[in-house]
Amino acid sequence: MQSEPIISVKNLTKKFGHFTANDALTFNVYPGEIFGFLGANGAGKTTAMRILCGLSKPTGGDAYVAGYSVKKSSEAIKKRIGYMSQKFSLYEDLTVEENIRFYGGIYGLKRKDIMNRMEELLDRLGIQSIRHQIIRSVPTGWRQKLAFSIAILHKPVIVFLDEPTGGVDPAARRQFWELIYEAADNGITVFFTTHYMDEAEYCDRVCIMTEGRIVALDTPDNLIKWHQCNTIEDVFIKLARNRE
Ligand SMILES: Nc1ncnc2c1ncn2[C@@H]1O[C@H](COP(=O)(O)OP(=O)(O)OP(=O)(O)O)[C@@H](O)[C@H]1O
Repeated sequence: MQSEPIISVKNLTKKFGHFTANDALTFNVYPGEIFGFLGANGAGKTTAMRILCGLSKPTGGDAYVAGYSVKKSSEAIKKRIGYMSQKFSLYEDLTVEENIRFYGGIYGLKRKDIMNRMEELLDRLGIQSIRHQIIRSVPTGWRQKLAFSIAILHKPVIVFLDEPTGGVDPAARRQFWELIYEAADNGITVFFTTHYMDEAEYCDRVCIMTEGRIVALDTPDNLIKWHQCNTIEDVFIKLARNRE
């Protein structure tokens, strides 16, 4: 039997004036899943993710994240999730260590827990030697891994990643995916948006959006099989053509 969803989205709609950015989205995400949200620029991915993070309210429908309604309990949601934006959300003028301590404080962790988790994080990423370096001088690939590790410092049940792999080279992206798998193995649900079609194939399930609507949602293998394609990129192109 399938477990209870950790994210349950029902007819979620977001309008900006007369423009519909999210049109009656309905889907579930299950605990420990790596769930990819795929779509071209402007498809409505960030808009939906911001609502699921409790940062914006829907204009219709509702969604439950870790059991809490995005309409009624956004503060409870914020405490239970991690979030990493395209810009990695780190303070450029602070050192690696200062960023970890700062976010630990924001998450409400006790000083002792922050110190323990910081040492654990620096060891795991192998970056003890750059702990006093300011972020601006840290290479992008390291910054990205650090930002992700900080986003899960408080052990959230879900981590939301908004195009986290933009602007980094393929080797760094591969290392980053190892961190994502490790988090999922530890029971953290991973919800992320991407433009990179090859990354979609690393997900447990992929949701493809076009113009604010869900046009496909399944495992990468099933999507490829049912659409008689060789890759997710081919599926995406086929679905986009069908709408023209
Ligand atoms: N605050 C806003 N006011 C008006 N329109 C908005 C607002 N935020 C987003 N939009 C519009 O909603 C649509 C969806 O935007 P969104 O950022 O969710 O797309 P996306 O799929 O995340 O694209 P990208 O990959 O470029 O980030 C776009 O046409 C955008 O211009």
